[in-house]
Amino acid sequence: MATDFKFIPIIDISPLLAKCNDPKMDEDQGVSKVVKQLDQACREAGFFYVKGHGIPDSLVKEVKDVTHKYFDLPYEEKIKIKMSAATGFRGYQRVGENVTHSRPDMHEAIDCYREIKGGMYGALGEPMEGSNKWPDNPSNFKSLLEEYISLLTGMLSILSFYLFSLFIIIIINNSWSLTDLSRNIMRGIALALGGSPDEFDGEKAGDPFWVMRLIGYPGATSANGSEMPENDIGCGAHTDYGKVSGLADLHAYIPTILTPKLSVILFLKKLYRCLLTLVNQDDDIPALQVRNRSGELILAVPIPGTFVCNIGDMLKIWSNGLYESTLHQVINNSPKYRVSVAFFYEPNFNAVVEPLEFCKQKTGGIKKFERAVYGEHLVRKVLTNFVTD
Ligand SMILES: O=C(O)CCC(=O)C(=O)O
Ligand SMILES: [Fe+2]
Repeated sequence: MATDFKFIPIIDISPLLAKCNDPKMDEDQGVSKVVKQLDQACREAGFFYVKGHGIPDSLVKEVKDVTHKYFDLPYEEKIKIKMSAATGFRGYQRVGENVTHSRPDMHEAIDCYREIKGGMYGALGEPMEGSNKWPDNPSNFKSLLEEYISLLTGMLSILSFYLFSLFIIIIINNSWSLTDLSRNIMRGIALALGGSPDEFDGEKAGDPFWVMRLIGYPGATSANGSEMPENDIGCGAHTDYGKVSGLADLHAYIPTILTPKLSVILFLKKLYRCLLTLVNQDDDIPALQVRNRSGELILAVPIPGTFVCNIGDMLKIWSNGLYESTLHQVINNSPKYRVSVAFFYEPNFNAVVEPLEFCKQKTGGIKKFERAVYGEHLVRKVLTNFVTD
C-alpha cells in the first residue's frame, strides 16, 4: 500500500455510471470528479467504498440473508455441495479448510466461479470445468445469486423470470449501467490511470472471468471453542490474488507429489490474480481490517448501501505498480456470526496481463512485472501452483 491512509474514502459513483456508455464520458465534469476520487483512492489506500452503485439495497440484503440461512444449516446439509476436484473446485468448504500463512482461516465458504463449459479453454480449463454447486436450501438461493452476479458482471445469464425482472428494474432506473457495475468502475479506473475508458475492454477484460466467495465467520465465542482454540483470524492477511481451494481436495488431484506441509509452504508463494473486488458485508459487524504503510489496521466499517472495493494484483501488473493491492484481513471479534460476499471481477480467462505501455511510461519506463496469462495462473492456483510458482 502506498500511504499511511487513516480512512477509506467513500465515492459516489452515480455520475460515472450515468455517463459510462457515452463516447464523450471523459469530457463530463461529473465523471472527472469521480475519476479523480478513484485515482486518489487507488494510489493512497487501494480500497474505497462505492455508493450510488445502482444495485437495489433489497437484493444486496437478500443475498446476505440467504447466505446466513445456508450457514445456519446443520453440517450434514451444507456438505451436500462439498467442493472437490470432481466439482471443478466449486462448492462448500468447512471452517478451517482455507489456509492463509499456514494458519487455518476461521471461516466457512461457498466458492463459485464463472461456468466453464466442456472444452471451452482446452486442456487448460479442464480441471475447473463445470457449473456452480448451489444449495437446494434455501430454495431461492440459486436464482437470487445468479441475478446478483448478472448485475455485478453484466452477464445476463438468467433467462425467464429473472431476466424479465431485471429488465423492469432497468426501465425503472433508466440506466443500463445497473447491469455491469464492475465493468463500469473499471472504465472509471482506466480513465484514472490516464488511459481511455475502454482500456480493459476486448482482449483484456471484455469477456471477464469472475470468482465469488460467500463467506461465513463464526462469532468470537464459538470461534474460540474447543475445535480450534487458538485461531480467531477469520481470514489471514492477504492481497486479492484469490484463495486456494481445500488442501485435502488438492491432494486428491495431485496425491503423490507433495506433503501437506510443503503444500502449505508453497501456497504462500504469491499468485497474481484479481482485478477488482466488491465486498458485500453484514451491516452491523466491523471485521474487515486494511493495513496502511506503517502497519496500522484501518477498519472498513460496514456502511449500509455501499460495497467495499479493493484493487487486486492484476491491476497492479497492468498499471505497472501505479496502483497497488493492499494487505487486508478479517477478524470477527463480535459474538455474532458474520457473513460477507466477496465478488472478484477478473480479466478474460485468456487475457495476457502485462504492464500497459502508458503506465510503464508514467512509472519510469521500466516494466516492473512479467507477462502472465490469467487462466494459467488461475488453474495453477487450484492445481499446480503448489509445485511450480
Ligand atoms: O470478508 C470480508 O470482508 C473480506 C474477505 C476477503 O478479503 C477475501 O475473501 O478476499
Ligand atoms: Fe480479500
